[in-house]
Amino acid sequence: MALRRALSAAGRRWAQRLCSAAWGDTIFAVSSGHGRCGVAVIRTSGPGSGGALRSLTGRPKLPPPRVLALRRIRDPSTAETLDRGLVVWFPGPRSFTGEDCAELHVHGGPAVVSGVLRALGSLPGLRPAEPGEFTRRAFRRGKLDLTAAEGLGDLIRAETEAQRRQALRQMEGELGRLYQRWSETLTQALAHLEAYIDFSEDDNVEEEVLSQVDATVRALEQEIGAHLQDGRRGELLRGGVHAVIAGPPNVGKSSLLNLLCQRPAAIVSPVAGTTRDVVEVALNVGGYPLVLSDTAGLRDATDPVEQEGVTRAWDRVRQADLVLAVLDAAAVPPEPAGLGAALGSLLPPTTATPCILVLNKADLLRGGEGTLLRDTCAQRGPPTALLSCKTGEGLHQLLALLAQQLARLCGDPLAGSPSLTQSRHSLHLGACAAALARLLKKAYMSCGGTQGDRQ
Ligand SMILES: Nc1nc2c(ncn2[C@@H]2O[C@H](COP(=O)(O)OP(=O)(O)OP(=O)(O)O)[C@@H](O)[C@H]2O)c(=O)[nH]1
Ligand SMILES: [K+]
Ligand SMILES: [Mg+2]
Repeated sequence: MALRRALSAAGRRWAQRLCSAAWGDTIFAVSSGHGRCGVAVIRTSGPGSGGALRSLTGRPKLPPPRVLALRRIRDPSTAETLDRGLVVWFPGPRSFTGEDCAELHVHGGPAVVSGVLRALGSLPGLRPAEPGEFTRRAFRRGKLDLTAAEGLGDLIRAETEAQRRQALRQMEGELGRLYQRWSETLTQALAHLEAYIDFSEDDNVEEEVLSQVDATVRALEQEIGAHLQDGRRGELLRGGVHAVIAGPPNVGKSSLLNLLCQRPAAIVSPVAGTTRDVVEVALNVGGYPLVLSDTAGLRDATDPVEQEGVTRAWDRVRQADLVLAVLDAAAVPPEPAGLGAALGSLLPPTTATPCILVLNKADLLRGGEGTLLRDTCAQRGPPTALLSCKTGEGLHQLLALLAQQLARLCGDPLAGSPSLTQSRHSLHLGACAAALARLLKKAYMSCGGTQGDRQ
């Protein structure tokens, strides 16, 4: 009898081992982030999850699936109680990773968390998860496609509302579904083409098939082209719009950076040429992410250190998604020629980068002078804000202009078809569009046309 029991226990252990060899080991990690907190969530995924939950709760029976249960959580080797918390059992495949999963919601003190992690690590077949391993397992089991996994990563990193909206949309599979539809359209076109090649002589497949394939591919090429030409809005929203504050020395560029981020991030002084290094801050303007850089005043500097600062400032202007061009309102000549010269010296003539003109030090102007100047500038140049960094006057108008520009650059993440958010997407879609263009060109040539005839 004892022998039979021992054999069956050994059999169970072997079965367990074979199982874990086939399905991989069981991983665990703190999912709620690190540091002291009220509640920490520790997750496991893999075939050993049920056993781990039994060992740590000291109960042979698992709680009903997907229902929170209050349990004493013990160290299985010493039976010492580590905490009292909530546990959840998610049997696969109805879990995040598709595998058996368990969650332990414990008090978030470092000693409790490390005690539970140590207890889990002492169980055979369990090991700490590598970064991103839960999501990788969900991907491998078909619970998420790659775009959804990227969306999940973006959602965790999202710092503004617009970023959250875009990430959520991608995580819920909208981008994946769009690409899936394209992939199916192409597979179908390929099947029709191959059927034509293989069977057209038997008269089973008609000539029209070819023109149908041509129309499908042409439409798809156009759709992908339009999707690619979205002004990088998805990528801008994901990574933040890079705006640079540029202008002549001493006009109040660093004062503007400090006013916008509400802290003395950059040194302000009456000495022209104070800023040399680029000072960067991340901001949330109207729900859109903005990475704002303060730069050295643009002038022909003689000091080599300042020269380097000016070179860096120009580099930033060339790379920027948006330029905040700052001028001293009291020093701008109001007549068109003078204004044109002031703006022309500030921005490279070829730049197509969106720009906002900031007329600073408005407090130094008299009466209606400022408004008149702003309106004249706005008529001739980019959108213009009249501001005093000293008094804060005009800040609301500048923020509204900024939010407008950001909304234009990033678009509404909920409107229209989902945006591509990574250079990986544009790279592969670009290759796909080029291949479709080659196919159309070849098809056309073989029909006796020339490339010039294709519109
Ligand atoms: N009256 C007035 N003075 C201002 C205003 N904004 C900035 N200043 C002053 O202008 C001077 C230059 O300000 P900064 O912010 O250092 O100017 P900057 O453009 O960064 O200067 P550089 O880094 O040297 O190119 C400082 O003395 C500020 O206090 C303003 O709105 N009104
Ligand atoms: K200065
Ligand atoms: Mg400065």
